[in-house]
Amino acid sequence: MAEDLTGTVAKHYNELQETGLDTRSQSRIFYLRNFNNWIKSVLIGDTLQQIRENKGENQGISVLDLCSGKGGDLLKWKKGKISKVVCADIAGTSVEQCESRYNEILERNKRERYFTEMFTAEFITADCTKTRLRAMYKDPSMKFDLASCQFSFHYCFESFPQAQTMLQNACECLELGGYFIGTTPNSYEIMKRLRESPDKKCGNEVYSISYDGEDFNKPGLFGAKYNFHLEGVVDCPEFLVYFPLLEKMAEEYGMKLISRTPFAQYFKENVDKGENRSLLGKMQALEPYPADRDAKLVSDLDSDYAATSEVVKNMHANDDRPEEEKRRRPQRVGTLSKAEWEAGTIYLVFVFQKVLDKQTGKKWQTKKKEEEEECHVNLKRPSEESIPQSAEKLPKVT
Ligand SMILES: C[S@@+](CC[C@H](N)C(=O)[O-])C[C@H]1O[C@@H](n2cnc3c(N)ncnc32)[C@H](O)[C@@H]1O
Repeated sequence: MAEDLTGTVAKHYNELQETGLDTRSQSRIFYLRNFNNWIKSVLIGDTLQQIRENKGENQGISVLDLCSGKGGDLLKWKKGKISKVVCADIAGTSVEQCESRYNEILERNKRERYFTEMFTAEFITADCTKTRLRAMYKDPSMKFDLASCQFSFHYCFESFPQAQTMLQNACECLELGGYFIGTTPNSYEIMKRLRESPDKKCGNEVYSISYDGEDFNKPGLFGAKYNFHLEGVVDCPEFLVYFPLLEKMAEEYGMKLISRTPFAQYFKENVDKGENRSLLGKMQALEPYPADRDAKLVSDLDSDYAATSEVVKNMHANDDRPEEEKRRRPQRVGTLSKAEWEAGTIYLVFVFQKVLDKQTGKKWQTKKKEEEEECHVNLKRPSEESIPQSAEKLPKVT
């Protein structure tokens, strides 16, 4: 029988030290972590907006944060003005830290000048791949508008029953029209990189992946194990998620795949929407390059910034501002080092929507569709042409 790795994963995350706001000098992946956080912020913000459009502005929104860890997304839930969150994770220490963080946010919120209504929260320590969470909610009949599983879904592909339980947890309590979103490694990208290497290993100075499953040429649908190391954050066995299979399994819960987007593409598609670009700056999700005004462009010295350096050199060559102005305010760009970009682009974003309630057989219809249909009916009304155009022409009621 295959060894059970959930204990190893829980131990790893329980032992992971809390780090404060570190800088590039302390963490080689400072900007990558912020970049990943930006992707989550955009995904969560967009989905909450979509839910509001579907439900109506003033309706409460309930969220299930699966594998919530230490509560890295609590502030996103606050910003998204949700009304309730249930956080569940296998690592007890992380769940405790998540609850403390929630209480701190609650206290800080009370002291804020512009007090905003805070969401309520429930915290559950459980293996989401083996335990039915519904039985652990304070109200087992509760419904969610959104289930979110960030950087964690791949752990459930250890075995079929585990993937099934995780999907059941994500989907069974979703409202019709509700969403299941997440970020997870892109198994196609991982296999592509591994196949390009002679020793089934890939990586650079910030991440490494080595295949540890049984048949490299034909990895199993479940339990296709690889070891993933990301500088100071992750050092765990993980499992390839074969997406067509996930899509099929999700159908069993009435879910439809809306999108599956690699991080690089997601970034390109979203960076210029709404406030996303300014959010990049606020979250320090990209590294300013060159680092300071007097720094030399480093293309010859550091291959990690070679591509960016070329872009900046071209910008400088075409910069026709006065010399003094150029010196005072040199053009810079935001970038990620090549090593961080390679690590970040392993991941993808997925969005599923519940389009069918399996119990009642009811199908999801968007509001827009209903409005279109209403409009269609209106146009067809036979009395339409005879509706008077102004009050004077209204027929007298006798
Ligand atoms: C990379 S962290 C992501 C945490 C959080 N979602 C975030 O984005 O900040 C992965 C999390 O998955 C949790 N996890 C792994 N396997 C799990 C399982 N079987 N059940 C519940 N949580 C699990 C870990 O304990 C850890 O907190």
